[in-house]
Parts: sequence; structure tokens; C-alpha cells
Amino acid sequence: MQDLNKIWTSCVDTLEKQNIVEDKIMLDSLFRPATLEAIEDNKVTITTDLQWNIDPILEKQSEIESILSNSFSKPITINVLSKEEYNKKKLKQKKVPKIDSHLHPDMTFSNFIVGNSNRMAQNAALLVSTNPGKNFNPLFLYSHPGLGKTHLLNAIGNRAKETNPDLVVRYITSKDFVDEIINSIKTNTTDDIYSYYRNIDILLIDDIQFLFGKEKSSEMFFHIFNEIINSNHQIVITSDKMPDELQGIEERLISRFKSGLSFGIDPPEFETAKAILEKKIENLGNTDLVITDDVLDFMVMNYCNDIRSLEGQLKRLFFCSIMEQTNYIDMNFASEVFKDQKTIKKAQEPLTKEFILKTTAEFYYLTISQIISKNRTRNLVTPREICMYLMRELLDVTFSEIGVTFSNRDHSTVMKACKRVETKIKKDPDYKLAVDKIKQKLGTL
Ligand SMILES: Nc1ncnc2c1ncn2[C@@H]1O[C@H](COP(=O)(O)OP(=O)(O)OP(=O)(O)O)[C@@H](O)[C@H]1O
Repeated sequence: MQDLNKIWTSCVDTLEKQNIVEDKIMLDSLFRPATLEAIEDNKVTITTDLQWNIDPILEKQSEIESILSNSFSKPITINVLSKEEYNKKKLKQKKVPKIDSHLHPDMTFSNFIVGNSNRMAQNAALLVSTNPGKNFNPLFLYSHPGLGKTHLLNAIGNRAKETNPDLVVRYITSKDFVDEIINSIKTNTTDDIYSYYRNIDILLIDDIQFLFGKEKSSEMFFHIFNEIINSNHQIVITSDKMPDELQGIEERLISRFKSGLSFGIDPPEFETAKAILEKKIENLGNTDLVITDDVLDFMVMNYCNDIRSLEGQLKRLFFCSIMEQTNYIDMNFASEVFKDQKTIKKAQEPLTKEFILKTTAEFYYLTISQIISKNRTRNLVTPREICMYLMRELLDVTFSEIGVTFSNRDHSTVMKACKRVETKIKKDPDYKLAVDKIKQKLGTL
């Protein structure tokens, strides 16, 4: 254990000897009585009895830091406070139990690839991370699995801690939250849970849908949520559905989720998915590894609806390359690796209108009823038209027959829809990619 008093006395002696502080009275009345209270990592805290003694000490900050760096044999920065302020801080620290943030250090903004599919969500996350508890509270992010919600949640926490290390951040999945609540009920410590969450500046809660049907946990979460928002602390929530579609969660909670800002993340477009894949390859750290472009395109086409599975396939490819002791992965190699994968097997189901409807609906996370309905909302029109086009292209059916399937639309409507799809396929590579992917799922490509 270092004697901090001795270190400070020797520091003041050096200030005197080297004429860094020439005024002897100032040295004895102001520098010597200061106290070196603590050293934590590279930060030394110095206190003074009087507030106005702080500035003269700070005027010699760089010299003091250099002397102390010598004494501690590591680079030191100093923080000068009044005794009163220091004691207050200490008291607060005592009351606040040390909260582990549970953040994933590798999930940061710098390695999150941004494209049209996730731009709004990423922008909002960035804003919240640098300005927590202000305008976008709660921030609600939703998407299908594997599209980067957890990554963004952690990026918010990591950036916020970088910007202000004193912020208390906690990442938790709603499953773990429920476990904590159950445990607190068993051990009669629910009050501790409330005071624990009261001390959190940024609460990042992942996969809120798992609160479904957990009455007591939802009840406690409701109170914690209100307290966080009312104290201008930040809460960020992710879910596999948008707030309106969350089932089994109390209405009052859903209306609170809607009171902030919500953004969805869509499956990435071709270019974004490819950029993510390239980033993940870079992260493998093998600079000799060559994966040919057609393999990358193949992987993106097949797996970009879920980045987690794209990553999984890359790991599989990498593992096989190590086993085969090769750094060159071309389509021949990749086809062997992927040959038993579900996505590239031909569909077993017979090709019918129903199968096309079901496959397209699944691809767009819609129901068949939504696709065949009269509703002309934009997100329904594209899948509906693609469905009509595929029926026409892949089955021996007339425009009129297709029209009947789609809530009795007439044949000219179907004909125009099919024409539109044909034109868009030629003009828009992302659109073509989507149609090709559905065809692959149908086993026709
Ligand atoms: N835009 C992106 N840039 C870089 N990596 C990404 C991106 N989107 C997702 N990933 C990566 O994909 C993997 C899955 O992402 P993540 O766990 O964040 O998905 P999720 O939406 O939270 O899924 P779930 O709903 O299953 O929890 C992670 O390794 C993440 O780093």
C-alpha cells in the first residue's frame, strides 16, 4: 500500500525545489495542506479545505501530473476537488452499489454497418447515446431476429460510457429481468430491486416480448419504467415486434412505449449485407484468406434475412477452410460446405398458388390474409404484386384465376401488377434480389 501523504509531501517538495511554485507562503498555506486522497487507475484525487484553493493548484496541473507520474511510475491525471464535494461524492458512491453494465464491448457504433434498412434506428441510437434522457425517451427498436438490435443497444451503452464514464449503464435481457424479479420475490428483496434500478442512468432492455404474460414482472417493470422516465434517465427497449403488435403486454405499458420514438430495422439490402459480411471477414483476422466474390454474393443472397445466420455460415466456411488447410475459398469449395444447408435444398412442397402465397407471406413476415386482402398499404402492395407475378410465371394459370385468389380482383389489375414487377426486376437490383430469394425458397431457382 502506497503512503499517499508521503507522496504528496514529496511532490510539494519538488514543486519547491524546482521553483515551480516560487511563493513560499502560497506553497505552505495552500499546497502543503492539500490532501492526496485516492488513486484509482491513473486518476489521482486531491482535495483542499477551501474551494478557492482549487484554481491555484490547477494552474500547476501539468507539472504536478508529471511529478506524480514519476512517483507512481505510470501516467497520472489529477482531479482537484474541495473536501466537501469529495465527501459528498464518496457518500453517494457508498449508497450506490457498484452496478456492472453487462455490456458487450465488441458491439460498438464503429463496427455497425449502416444502410437504408437500419439508418434511422442507428441515427436515433447515436443521438440517445450522446444525449441520454433528453428527447427520445423511451427509444424503442424492433425487428425480426438477428438484424442488429442487441448490437445497437450495446453500442449505445458503450458510447455513453465512453462519453461519460460516470454514467451508470445497465444492459439486461427481459428474460434476465424476469429472473431477477422472481428471485427478489423469493428472497423478499423487491425493494432492493427498485432502488437498484433507481440508480441507473441508462437502462437497455433487450427482447421485451419475453415479459409476455409475466404479471408481477410487468407490474414491477411498469413502475421502474415510470421512475426512469420521470427522473429523465434514459430507457431503450428492443423487441421482435413494433409496440402496437406486442401481445400479452399490458396496454398501459404499450402506450408508454409509444410515447417515445420507435424505429424498425429491416433486413439489409444487398450492398449493406455484403458490407457486413466483409466486415465480419475482416474481424476473422486472417489477412491471407481469400473468399471469391461469387461466394460472398451467394451467402448474402441466401442468408441476409438474418445477420446472425450469415455470421454462422461464415464461421462454418472459415472452420472448413482451416480443416482443409486452405486460404482460398471459391464457389466449388463453398458449395461443398453448404451442400447440406436447408436454404439451398430444393423445396419439397408441390408448387401451388397456396405455396407461393405462404412462401411470399413468410418472406415478408406477413399473413396470407394480409397479402390477398383489398388493403392497399405500401408494405402489402409489393409482396402482393410479386406473388401475382410468381403465380403467373411459375404456374399455368390465367390472370383472371389469379385475380380470384386475390379478393376477386379483375384480370387487368393482375396483368398490370405483373408488368410492374417485370419492369422493377430489370431496374432495381434489390427488388430482383428479393424476387430471386423467394424463388429460391420455392425451389425454382
Ligand atoms: N449492421 C450491422 N453491422 C454489423 N454487424 C451487425 C449488423 N447487424 C447485425 N450485426 C451482427 O449480427 C449479429 C446478430 O445481431 P443482434 O444480436 O444485434 O441481433 P438482434 O436483432 O438483437 O437479434 P435477436 O432479436 O435474436 O436478439 C451480431 O453479431 C451483430 O454484431
